[in-house]
Amino acid sequence: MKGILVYGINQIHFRELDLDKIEPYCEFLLNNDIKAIYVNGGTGEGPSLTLKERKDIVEKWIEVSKGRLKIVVHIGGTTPKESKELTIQAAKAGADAIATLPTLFFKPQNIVNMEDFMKEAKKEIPNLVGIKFSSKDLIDMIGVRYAGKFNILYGYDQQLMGGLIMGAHGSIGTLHNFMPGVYHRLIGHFEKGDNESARNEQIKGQQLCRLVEKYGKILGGNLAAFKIFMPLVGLDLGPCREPMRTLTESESKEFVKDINNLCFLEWKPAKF
Ligand SMILES: CC(=O)N[C@@H]([C@@H](O)[C@H](O)[C@H](O)CO)[C@@H](O)CC(=O)C(=O)O
Repeated sequence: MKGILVYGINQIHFRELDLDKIEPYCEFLLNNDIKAIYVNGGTGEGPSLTLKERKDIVEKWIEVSKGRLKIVVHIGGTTPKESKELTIQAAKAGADAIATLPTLFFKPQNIVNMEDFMKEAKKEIPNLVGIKFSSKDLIDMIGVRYAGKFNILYGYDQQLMGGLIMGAHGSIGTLHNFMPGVYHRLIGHFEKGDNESARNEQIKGQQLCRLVEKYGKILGGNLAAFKIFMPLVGLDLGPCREPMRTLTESESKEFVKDINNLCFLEWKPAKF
């Protein structure tokens, strides 16, 4: 898979699950040239949802995307039995792929790096096709690239350029939800060998992340901060799931100032 895959940020932010928000979200991604979505992702979405919510979300995405977006379903969690159930459901519902975090509590002690892991895992899982690589350790990542024919989606938006140079095929990230244009252009420039222009896009991701961290601290987590950018690009995905919260009126004013200082609204156009 090449290009951009969006880390779905809607679910955790529904105070109560609102499946009706998924259709406009899907159309929004398609309008912004996004080709795939990671549903119920690892760092917050999946683990915060009930089993039934996760299943309902998957079904809804498959129904509304009508084959126009690739759907990758995260099935990891704390209970292997539930992961199995989610895998079967994803397959039956027509998902394109599944992905999983390793077990969260009983961590394997003998895994040194992802290169070794992928080689070993491939022996056990013949249809293992790739990895979402969200570490800064690009030395390990290039090892994965040359360990086999694995598809690598790089998951550290702030240094996607580094990821691409070291062998990632595409990108998975949260920022792609509200600055797809920046990342489309970054990849486009990179593919043409124009590193200077690619860097000029990359710095925007880095600057944006500094704001995410600022508001993440205030709102109870980066996932809550990601949410507040969506109305700025024309898609309001509703209030956050507790204990995270959304902006107060005075915080909103400060946020608007920060956004204007960053020229975020000028970064919006999607097409390269
Ligand atoms: C740790 C984390 O949340 N990483 C994000 C990034 O997109 C991240 O939000 C971004 O680099 C800003 O820090 C994605 O890689 C998440 C993701 O795909 C996942 O956890 O499944």
